[in-house]
Amino acid sequence: MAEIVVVYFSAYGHIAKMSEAVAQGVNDTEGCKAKVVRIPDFEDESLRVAYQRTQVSSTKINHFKLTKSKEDYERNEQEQESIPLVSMDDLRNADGVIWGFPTYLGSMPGQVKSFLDRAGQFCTTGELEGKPTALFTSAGSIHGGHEATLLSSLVPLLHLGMIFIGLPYTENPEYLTDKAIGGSSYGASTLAGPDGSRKPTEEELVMAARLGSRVAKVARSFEETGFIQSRNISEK
Ligand SMILES: Cc1cc2nc3c(=O)[nH]c(=O)nc-3n(C[C@H](O)[C@H](O)[C@H](O)COP(=O)(O)O)c2cc1C
Repeated sequence: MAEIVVVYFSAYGHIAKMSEAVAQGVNDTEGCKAKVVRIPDFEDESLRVAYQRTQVSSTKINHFKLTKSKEDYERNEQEQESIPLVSMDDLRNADGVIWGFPTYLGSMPGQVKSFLDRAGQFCTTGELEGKPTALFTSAGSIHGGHEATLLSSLVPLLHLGMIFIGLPYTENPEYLTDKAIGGSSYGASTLAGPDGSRKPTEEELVMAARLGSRVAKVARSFEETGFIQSRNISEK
């Protein structure tokens, strides 16, 4: 049985919803099961973006239509309480890892970078090397940096020696469209909308599920062929 860990961070629930679809895609793949875990927000509330944004002047909030409130954030936190927090062992024991997080300033949120920096210990042990990996994101705007976030987030995963899995055209006709939806060759994505009120669409969720299934199939075939064990660093 190949276990795929879906690690996500979500302040307002869009990525949490996409995680469910990714996990479904994994679980629908024979011989594979998903474990969904989340990266917590910073413990220090003064570092939490959701609390700072309420202090921005109302003129600017209107201009950018960033109307998600501290209450929205706290409600979302409560809804995710049943999802366990990620541990280093989750990564260590996984046969594949799929990462989901919102786009912040065209790249990954600090919460995720901070976790990945701590996972940097695996660069020296090689424990994540050869594991298939993939990414999904959410952005406020169609032009807000979906692809930039996915592409730049690939860099630390390559440092960890993981094998990156994309979302190919032939399996995903949905993103060959003039509609404003997420999805690209680099991974799944959704639009939260400028005010965060848009929900992931059926097409976006289907692509997220296919991403889960694709990573699961690769992990299972690696497991069957003994690929990971055969390149175990201690045996070199
Ligand atoms: C600090 C911060 C920076 C953001 N930067 C961007 C951005 O560069 N581009 C964009 O389209 N949306 C941006 N957004 C909107 C988020 O992408 C949006 O809130 C997120 O996709 C919602 O996902 P979630 O519900 O899982 O938290 C930003 C939001 C925050 C809080």
